Amino acid sequence: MSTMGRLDEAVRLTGVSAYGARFTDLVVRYGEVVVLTGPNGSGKSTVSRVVVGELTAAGSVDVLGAAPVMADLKGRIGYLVKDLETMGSLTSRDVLDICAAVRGCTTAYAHLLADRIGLELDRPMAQLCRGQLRRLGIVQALMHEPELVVLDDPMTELDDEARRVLPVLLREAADRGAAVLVTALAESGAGLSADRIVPLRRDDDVDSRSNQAGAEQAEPGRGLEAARPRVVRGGELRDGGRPAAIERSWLRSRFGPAVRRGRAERLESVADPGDRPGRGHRTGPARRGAVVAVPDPAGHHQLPRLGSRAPAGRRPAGTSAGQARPG
Ligand SMILES: Nc1ncnc2c1ncn2[C@@H]1O[C@H](COP(=O)(O)OP(=O)(O)OP(=O)(O)O)[C@@H](O)[C@H]1O
Repeated sequence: MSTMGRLDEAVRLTGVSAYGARFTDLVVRYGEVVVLTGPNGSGKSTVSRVVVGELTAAGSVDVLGAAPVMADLKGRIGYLVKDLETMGSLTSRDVLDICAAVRGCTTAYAHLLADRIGLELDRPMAQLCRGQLRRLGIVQALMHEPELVVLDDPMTELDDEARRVLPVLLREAADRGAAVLVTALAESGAGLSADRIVPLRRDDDVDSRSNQAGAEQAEPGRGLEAARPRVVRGGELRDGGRPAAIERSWLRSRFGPAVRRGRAERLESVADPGDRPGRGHRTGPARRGAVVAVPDPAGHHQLPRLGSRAPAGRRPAGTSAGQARPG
């Protein structure tokens, strides 16, 4: 059962258990950076997945005033999964275009973040090293200035320079009013300038019968990361599926129920290079099945703004999600 948390709390987990273990209760307030630390296998990813609604668990879970799986929280949460799947032919720029279109924001802040953290924008994902993929995951999680940022193990695979930049970006998100939850092994967590560090404990003696309803994958299309997509590696389809179907599946898995048939089809339009003057990248017949966001003739994305925003007063005046920031 879910009980409503206090107004200053973005996340409240109480008595949450999954996989036969009960985890430390957790509160994350707006405007703070909380780092959840613990050794391998302590449950950092499990707790992150519960928070974003990817995993249902026994216990009380309040996220942004709702049970995450039941609410369409897309657009209100920015989430970095630990193992980011790649879409071989898409570049980081393509992915950020898609994210911007689906979330109804511009890419201006995303590109600024990319520059600051050192993300290569124009390489196919299949060619990105793991540190670059991690950067892409971080940028897509922050670019729409969500109310809640959940980054699962972002420090792993980052080099020293990116490790210096990341805490600054997280602090900026919190100063803007976001609640920020980051998981890390204890040693890397120390570098994240947390307001609070919460050591994660798990009690493995939980009666497994009480967990039968918990620790299930969220129903496809309902949670943020509900449906695990089939994976494209190196530009090849691992299971031989059709590219468009796989990419639609990927879109749905990333953006949840908001990406319905009509919207996904618009995203899957194959643009002629002549349609997109001034863009340094393109998709076309040579990249069959690639997913692009298609702007209208005025250059505005047609997709509706999705998700609600942080309550008024949590953002500094003059800023809103998706607005470009001064350099
Ligand atoms: N799909 C699953 N099925 C059953 N048990 C699982 C599953 N996923 C995780 N677990 C259990 O939950 C425990 C916590 O895993 P989790 O990945 O959340 O830990 P972690 O702290 O993120 O680890 P790491 O630091 O290695 O990433 C695992 O040891 C495992 O026992």
